Amino acid sequence: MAKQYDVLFRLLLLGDSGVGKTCLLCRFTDNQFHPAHISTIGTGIGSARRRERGNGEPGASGKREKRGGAAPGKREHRDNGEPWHRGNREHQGIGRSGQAQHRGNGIAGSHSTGELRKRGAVAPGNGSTGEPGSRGHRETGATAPGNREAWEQEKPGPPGNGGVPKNWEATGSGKRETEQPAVVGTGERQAREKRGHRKTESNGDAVNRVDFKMKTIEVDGIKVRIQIWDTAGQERYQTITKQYYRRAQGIFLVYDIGSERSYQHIVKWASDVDEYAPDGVQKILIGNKADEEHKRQVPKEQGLQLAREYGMDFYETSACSNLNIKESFTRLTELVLQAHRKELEELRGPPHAPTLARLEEEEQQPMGGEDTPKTCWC
Ligand SMILES: Nc1nc2c(ncn2[C@@H]2O[C@H](COP(=O)(O)OP(=O)(O)OP(=O)(O)O)[C@@H](O)[C@H]2O)c(=O)[nH]1
Repeated sequence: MAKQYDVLFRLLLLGDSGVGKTCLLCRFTDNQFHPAHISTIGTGIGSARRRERGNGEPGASGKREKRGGAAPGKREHRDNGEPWHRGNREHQGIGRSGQAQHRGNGIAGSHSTGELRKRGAVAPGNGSTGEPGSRGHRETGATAPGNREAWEQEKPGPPGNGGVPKNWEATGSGKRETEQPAVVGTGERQAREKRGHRKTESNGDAVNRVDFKMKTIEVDGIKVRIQIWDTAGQERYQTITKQYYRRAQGIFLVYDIGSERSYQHIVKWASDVDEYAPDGVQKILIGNKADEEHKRQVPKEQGLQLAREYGMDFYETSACSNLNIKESFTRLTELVLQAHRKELEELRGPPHAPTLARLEEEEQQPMGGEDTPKTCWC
């Protein structure tokens, strides 16, 4: 079977809660935008889905509401400051099947999360701003594990265990890909929950604070499979998400241009990255929600300045209007490729070096349990 990608590596999205990390990811992988803020709090094996009533701060009401629809690992907020939260949204509770029923006013965000998942509320726009970007790269598909099997195969294993993959992995035949874009970490249990069969609260499992999605893009003739991890921005989960830093080759530090606070916090996120991420991890600074110029608190120049101080590239993006999404993800991919050029050359290089084909063969060999990492060069 023809290989579908040459290398695989991991990117991580970091930043305060609500800056739009999940939306950036969904825009990049599925070209979708979800107007509701559903906080990332868990994925995989069990997850909490807690609808917040109040003004956007998690835990504002303290009430939990059973419902069948929130995306795995996300907590939905009603944030009164956001245009799509305005209006007369009325929740009717849970129907017999366990599915949440809403009576909304047609504004995006008032439909059930089943629909939320399927519908992109905003059509993709033209993202070009002339900022540094891609150079004719080709995307070869946006996929994510959509079932338990895929999840088990793709997940790198819990932090700190023996099955943690190393930073640079040989990739296989690509047979593990699914062609259906899906919300990451959606295992059988999540699917059942989605259909309203059951409802689980957070199991407190430290592993379940991060979601990921996969996408393959082609950069300089190399098919790169990117595993992009979306972390929970909420303070309470940061100890957990730090455990993921060390497995990342590239990191997006994201703030919201309409939130000075989220911008200030970049310093803290960057210092965490210095402390916990591997040396040589590539970083890009992202000022998201650039479509909301009227809410801007952080001038673009300020973002550029910070990026310069840290030696990072900088993009203002909008997951909503699809501004600089592909460009920024491609750029980080390029940076990671450049940083690992040596390993890459070995892969493609002299006859004595391991060839991709050989590595793929080796990969077929049983190496242990399900979470056993694939062949790595780092
Ligand atoms: N206008 C606008 N809104 C956005 C954009 N990106 C995200 N949002 C909105 O910002 C809110 C938060 O987005 P999320 O992607 O859930 O934020 P997050 O950073 O993943 O938050 P946590 O999961 O809590 O860490 C949602 O209501 C989104 O619709 C954007 O580019 N423009």
